[in-house]
Order: sequence, then C-alpha cells, then structure tokens
Amino acid sequence: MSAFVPNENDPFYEIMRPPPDETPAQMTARLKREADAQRISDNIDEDIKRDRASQRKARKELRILLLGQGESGKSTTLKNFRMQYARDAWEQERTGWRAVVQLNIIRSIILICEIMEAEMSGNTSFNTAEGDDDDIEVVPRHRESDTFNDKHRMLLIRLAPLRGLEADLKRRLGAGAEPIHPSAPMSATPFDDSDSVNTPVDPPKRNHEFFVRSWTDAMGPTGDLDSCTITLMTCKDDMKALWTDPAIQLVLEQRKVRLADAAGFFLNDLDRIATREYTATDDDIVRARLRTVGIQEYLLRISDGFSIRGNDNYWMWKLYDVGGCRTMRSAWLPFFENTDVIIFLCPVSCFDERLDEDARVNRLEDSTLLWRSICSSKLLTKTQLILFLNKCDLLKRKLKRGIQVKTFLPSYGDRPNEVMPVVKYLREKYKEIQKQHSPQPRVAYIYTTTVTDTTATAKTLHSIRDRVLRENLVTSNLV
Ligand SMILES: Nc1nc2c(ncn2[C@@H]2O[C@H](COP(=O)(O)OP(=O)(O)OP(=O)(O)O)[C@@H](O)[C@H]2O)c(=O)[nH]1
Ligand SMILES: [Mg+2]
Repeated sequence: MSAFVPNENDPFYEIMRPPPDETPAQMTARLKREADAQRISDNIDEDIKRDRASQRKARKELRILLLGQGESGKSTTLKNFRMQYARDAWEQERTGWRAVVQLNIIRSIILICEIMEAEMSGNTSFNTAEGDDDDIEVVPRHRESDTFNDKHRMLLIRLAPLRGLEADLKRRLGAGAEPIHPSAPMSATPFDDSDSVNTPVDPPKRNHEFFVRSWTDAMGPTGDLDSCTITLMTCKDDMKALWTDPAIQLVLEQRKVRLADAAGFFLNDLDRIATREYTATDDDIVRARLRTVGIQEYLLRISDGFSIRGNDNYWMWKLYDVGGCRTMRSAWLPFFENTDVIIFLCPVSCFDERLDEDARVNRLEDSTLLWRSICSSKLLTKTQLILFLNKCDLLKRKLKRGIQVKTFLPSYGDRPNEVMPVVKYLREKYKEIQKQHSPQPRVAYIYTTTVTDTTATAKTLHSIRDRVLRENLVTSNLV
C-alpha cells in the first residue's frame, strides 16, 4: 500500500493533516488507522465488484475481451463467433465486405507498383515486416534494364487510376483502412496496472479516439460502389498481368515480399471478384483485412443447451474487439474491469517478423510481453484465460521454406524445426508464464488455431462455449 500523503487541495486537508506535535507513537497509531480505513474501503470495492459480477451472471450476461497484438487474428475470431452465433447480422453485413475486399486487392496492386518503381529508381531498400532471415538464398539482383521493359511501364500507367480508388475506399471505410505508420517508441503494455488496482478505473471512454464502433458503422450504406467495381473490372486483365508476370515475381522473391501469405491477399481470385455480380463469401470475409480502431462491441445470444424453459437457456455474450497495435493498447484498461473471459491471440508464425508500428520489435517478443502482463494483471485475477496459438497454417508454410526458429528464438535450441515441436514449445512457454505470473492459481485453456479455417474454428468455439458456460452456470446457480 502506498504511504498516505496529505494534499493541500483536498477539502478534508485540515482534518487529515497530521498534528504538528505528533509523537512517534501517535504517528504509528494514525498510520494504522489509515491503513485499516483503506483496507475497509478496498473490501467494499471488492464487494461491489463481486455484486456486479453476480448480478450480471444472474441476468446471464458475460463479458468477453479479445486481446493480442495487431494482426494476431482478434477480429477474425470475432467474425467466426458471429458467423456461428449471430447469423442474421452476419448476412446483413455481407454486402459491406465487398468494399474491404476491393480495397485489399488495390492495396496489393499498389504495393507491387511501388516495388517496381523502387526497383526502377535503383532503390533496393524496401521495407517488409518479415525478418532478415539469412538462411534464405537471395537470387543475384538483375539491373532494372534487364528486369522491366515497356510492357511493365505501360502496366504502371494503366493501373494508376487505382490510387484514386484507394483514396475513395479509404474515405468510405474510415480509420481502419489507413495503414499504420511507424511512430516513436511505445511501451508494449501501456495499460500495465501494477499500481492501478488502487486507482479508480474510469468507465469506458467514448471520445473520438477510443470509441466503440462496429463494422456496420464503418461500412455504411453500399452507395456508390459501382464506380469502384467498374474501375476494377476495367483493370482486371492488367492486374492479372502484373501479378503473374515472371519478372515481377522474381523481384518480389528477391525482396522477400510474400504477398500470398500477407493479410487480405486476393490476387489469385481476380476473375471471381472483379465482376459486377461479386458477393463476398464467408471465406472472403474472414480473409479480408480491416484494422480495428478503438474498441468494438458485439452482442451474441448463446444457448447454453442446459436449461429447459424457453428463453431461460440464452446467455448474452458481450464481445469486445480491440485495436491491437501499441498506439491503441492504453484504451484496453477500462475494459479489464468486469471482464469474465479473455481470449488472447498469439500468432505463432510471427517469430521472424517485426511490428508495423515499431520495426525494431520482434512480434513474438511483443506478444510474450503482452501475455505476461495480462496474466499478472490484478484487475484480471478472476478472469478466465483462453489462449489461441494462432496462424498455424502460416507457421507450417514458413518452416517449409526453411526458416529456422532458433535463428530468431535462440532458446528454441536444437529442437526439430517442425510445426508440432514449435507449437508445443510455445504452449509450454506461455503456460509457464501464466503459472508464474497469475496473482492466484488458475487454469488457462490453450487452443492451437488457424482462425481463417472456419470449419475447424467452429469446433473450437463450440468447445469454448461449453467450457465458459459450464463454469459460469455453476457460479450463477450459486447467486
Ligand atoms: N493465414 C492466416 N491468416 C490469418 C489467421 N488469422 C488471421 N489471419 C488474417 O490476418 C489478418 C489480420 O487479422 P485480424 O483478425 O484483422 O487481426 P486483428 O488482431 O484484429 O488486428 P487489429 O485489428 O489490427 O488489432 C486478416 O487478413 C486475417 O484474415 C490465420 O490463422 N491464418
Ligand atoms: Mg481487429
């Protein structure tokens, strides 16, 4: 407990101020009185919290927070939840996702164009977030005159209108459509609450930066989509020619730009998507990338399958999806209070990648710091922890390319460079962190996931639903 320091601006200053002629014995007695008062106040706060939690459970309401670094798969997990348990809302939003898929395509094409321009101007340093893995053989660089010809220059000119389209779509889709720009160094855990358990937590802020907003708001009415679709249809053959061009593929390979593994990759689906009739499929929606800005709240009505009477067997799950990049993490803290379950996503394929917002930070290290801080948070002592070791498909592809885990994670040592041992190693590591840092003993449920695989994820979500409900049914029956 921190020492009591009288504050002159406090209206009770005169009452609380220690008497000027206080003896050591009087001071000890006074400090004890103050410590007792603080303890009583803390206990009252604890009781209020417990009461609130019990009332929520009596109303069959649960609060679930999705946490993890940017691009770890939080929103994709949320999409899987909604696909399973909020099908009507999911269907209503389907048309809105078309614009996101279109923007993802345009982004990929513009990235290729920028790389071509860099190559043409002799600029060899084009940043990608992927690590500088020395094990990959780098093909000797051709000179630009060998690599690109008039056909390539014509493609660049003909695809120029896509930049205007990108600006239109970004305006429509809001801040989530803006890429992250590297910024000043930031802490991995700006919400760290080692002291905040004694500090009152403000209710969720709803100002312009940390607002709650849903995809439906971001996508708005479908409106003037046709001009985008028409431009995309007009550019389709040029986009295909660009993506399939051997010289361009070679340059991408040399610069280690692996577009096919990147978020929001749709260039192999241009024939299907760049058409007037295109409607986003479930699979497209889970693969589409739109950054989360602030905190988004979603309601799910989940049947527990245990109660007998009509409406009695439904629980309201409030799911909160947060923006995971470091600049947004300070907005998480107000949501820690009264959270029943945290689903934490660690992208296991990221061991050789760096953060978009701070290229000096290894992604896996950042994720581990975050997990440790979540486990040790006193505000989350009673919160049920679920860990997703996510992006296993990308891990598999990466290891197959020969990238060595131990190069980036020396503690991995000489274990086999294969998916199962890597996942097992990380599972043990994260389990150990949880055990060591949780203020009270608890169990964390760990799942190995690829949340873009909706069939496998549906099974994981059913298992989570049953586990979470079973634990909370017990508590709610005790109310
Ligand atoms: N291949 C593959 N892609 C994934 C997986 N999980 C998520 N993705 C993709 O990764 C991208 C980022 O996922 P999101 O769910 O938007 O990430 P997020 O954690 O919500 O990111 P922020 O909103 O920036 O905090 C999306 O394009 C997803 O489709 C996975 O397991 N495998
Ligand atoms: Mg998100």
